[in-house]
Amino acid sequence: MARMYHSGKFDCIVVGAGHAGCEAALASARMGANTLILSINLDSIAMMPCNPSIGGTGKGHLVREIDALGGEMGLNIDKSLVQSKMLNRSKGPAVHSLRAQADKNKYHVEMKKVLENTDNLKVRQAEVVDIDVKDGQVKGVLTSTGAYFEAETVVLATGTYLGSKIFIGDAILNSGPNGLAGSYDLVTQLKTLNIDLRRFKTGTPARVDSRTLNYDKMEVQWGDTDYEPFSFMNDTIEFKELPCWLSYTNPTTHDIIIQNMDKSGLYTGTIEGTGPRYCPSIETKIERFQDKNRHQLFIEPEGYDTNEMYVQGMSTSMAEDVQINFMRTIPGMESCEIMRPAYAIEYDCINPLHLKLSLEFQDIEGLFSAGQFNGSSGYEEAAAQGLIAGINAVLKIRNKPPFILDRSEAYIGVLIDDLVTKGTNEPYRMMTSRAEYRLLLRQDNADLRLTQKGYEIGLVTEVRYQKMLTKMKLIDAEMDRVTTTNLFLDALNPILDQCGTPRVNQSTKISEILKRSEVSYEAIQSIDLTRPDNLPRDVMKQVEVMIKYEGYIKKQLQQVEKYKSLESKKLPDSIDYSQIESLRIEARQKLNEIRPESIGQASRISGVSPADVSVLLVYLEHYRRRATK
Ligand SMILES: Cc1cc2nc3c(=O)[nH]c(=O)nc-3n(C[C@H](O)[C@H](O)[C@H](O)COP(=O)(O)OP(=O)(O)OC[C@H]3O[C@@H](n4cnc5c(N)ncnc54)[C@H](O)[C@@H]3O)c2cc1C
Ligand SMILES: NC(=O)c1ccc[n+]([C@@H]2O[C@H](COP(=O)([O-])OP(=O)(O)OC[C@H]3O[C@@H](n4cnc5c(N)ncnc54)[C@H](O)[C@@H]3O)[C@@H](O)[C@H]2O)c1
Repeated sequence: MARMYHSGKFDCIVVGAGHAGCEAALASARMGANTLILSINLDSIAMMPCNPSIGGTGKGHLVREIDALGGEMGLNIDKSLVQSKMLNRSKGPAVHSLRAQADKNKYHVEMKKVLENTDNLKVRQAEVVDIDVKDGQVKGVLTSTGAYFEAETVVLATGTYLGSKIFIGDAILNSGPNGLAGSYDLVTQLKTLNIDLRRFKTGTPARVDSRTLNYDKMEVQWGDTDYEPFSFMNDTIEFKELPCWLSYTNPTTHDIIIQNMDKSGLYTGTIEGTGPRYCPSIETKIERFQDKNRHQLFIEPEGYDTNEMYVQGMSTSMAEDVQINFMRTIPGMESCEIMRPAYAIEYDCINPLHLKLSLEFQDIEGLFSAGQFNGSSGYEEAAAQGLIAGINAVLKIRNKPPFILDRSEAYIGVLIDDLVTKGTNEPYRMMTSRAEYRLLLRQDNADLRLTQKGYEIGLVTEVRYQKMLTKMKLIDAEMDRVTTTNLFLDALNPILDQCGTPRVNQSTKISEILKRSEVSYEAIQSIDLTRPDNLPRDVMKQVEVMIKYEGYIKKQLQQVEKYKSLESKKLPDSIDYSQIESLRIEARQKLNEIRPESIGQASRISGVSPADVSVLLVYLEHYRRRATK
């Protein structure tokens, strides 16, 4: 044990500089709190240990929301992308999701630069080995080199490093991701604080040398040409696009994998942790989908300055020689050389049921947590929680109410409510299907939904806020124009013919015409003579969606009203549910464990029935009457 020395006092200390830690520390420092971020290795700040990409289905929504609230992920990927694509364009606007391929190293370098140049933020390399808690209140952290830092609040964001073990066939290594040091001493200390830890696992594919691939045998995949930036602050972005490549596994690949199942950590029972259902390893895919004779693989560049290529879809914990053998059965990869082998990683994380919606621990005041440590999976999920934990750590110090987004306001709200209310038995991944009000929570309107809120808590800059207000004004003016302006019959009908939609027999409002699914804003441009010059693309997009989906949007807004009425019925923290005898025993136990903050949250707990909710409503009414007497 190193000799301890006192090394300063901070309002907020963030442990870990992954995607969660970076957002937490930036939010805290930008809100004016004296902040310290500690990480085992500063060369791995905002490292992407798996996919070289940000966004994707559901995840793109999170990035846009983080950006709208004044977070960094969107700005950072806009500085470091090599390709961009809006996924699901052929489907409705609720599920359009932006996804960008990243230059991994640039992403890390740019984020490190931002951290180093943020006022009120100190960046320091250190492994935290203990969290000092006295009388249920966090007091500080201790590092392996003996530095003791006093703190008002601490955010834990240790990702996949805590108690981490790596599996490559029968090779089992005590290591963090990517050959980096793991964090082991902290596990023991967290257990002494009665923090409920569990084992989860995830995996990553091999990286292969681009010079050893034959791209003539693969399909090239380019991104969008009319790409959209992730950040609402950027109207355009410049970058040199790099291609991705598509290839497929085949029956020979599958045979090799099946013959060597006994050399996969996953199937030999050496891996105990639970893996992410929605990102299965190749051996799991082959076992689970036996009727499929091929699986798609995207070969993606890891950046401009490297030959490393990421083989998306090939995550595995098979032995290294087996990995080489089955990869060489893939068209275009016959001579491939591995630069980094695939591996599975097992790590400790918490049961998020013991957190409040603010991401503060229920039983330890001032201790917050975010990211993979909370049982989620994914860079974007981590960043979203980091942002909220950082904000709430500062609000806590200032004795202000926590910043909580509900399920009708943001995917971030859905993510945190799911983790904290329902818990998770596997690494949790965001998907659009998890959001009830997804037509309202689109990735394109995240700024309109959230920037005002970010401004009110002091995170959004004046420039960002004014940009959003200008956009809002333009949208209002354009809505006004299209609902009051006619398109003339003679000019209109030829356009309707071209769009393959029935003619009209009188001049018709622009909004009426835009309601038709076949007609786009672009299609009527030549006859829309009062359209303002240089009307921004995102303004047209908002107006078009609001008009085309007006009926559905109205319906979802009505559902939200109902939802909000249950959310607004707050449950006092002091209730001892074990004393409410009309609740079923399971409900009493669950309510005491999760301590929901509203009737709405209580109703989403598994094991709390509609009858239990009625009991709670009656109880709440009595409680209120007693309190007002
Ligand atoms: C092999 C692998 C495959 C994955 N696959 C994917 C994928 O395909 N796509 C995806 O989106 N996600 C994937 N993930 C998960 C993804 O990496 C995480 O979800 C994301 O990085 C989590 O961010 P985080 O900030 O919570 O933690 P991390 O990015 O893991 O960062 C944790 C930080 O905490 C620091 N730290 C840990 N312990 C201590 C300590 N005691 N003291 C000081 N600092 C400490 C570390 O140094 C690090 O900076 C994968 C992860 C791994 C390792
Ligand atoms: N590997 C793991 O163990 C692990 C662990 C944690 C999280 N994850 C998650 O898994 C996700 C990866 O899952 P995914 O397979 O759905 O991929 P994705 O989210 O990166 O991509 C989604 C879809 O985009 C398309 N796509 C992917 N790459 C493309 C490319 N280069 N060009 C064109 N289209 C492309 C594909 O249709 C793909 O299914 C990550 O976003 C991550 O959050 C994986």
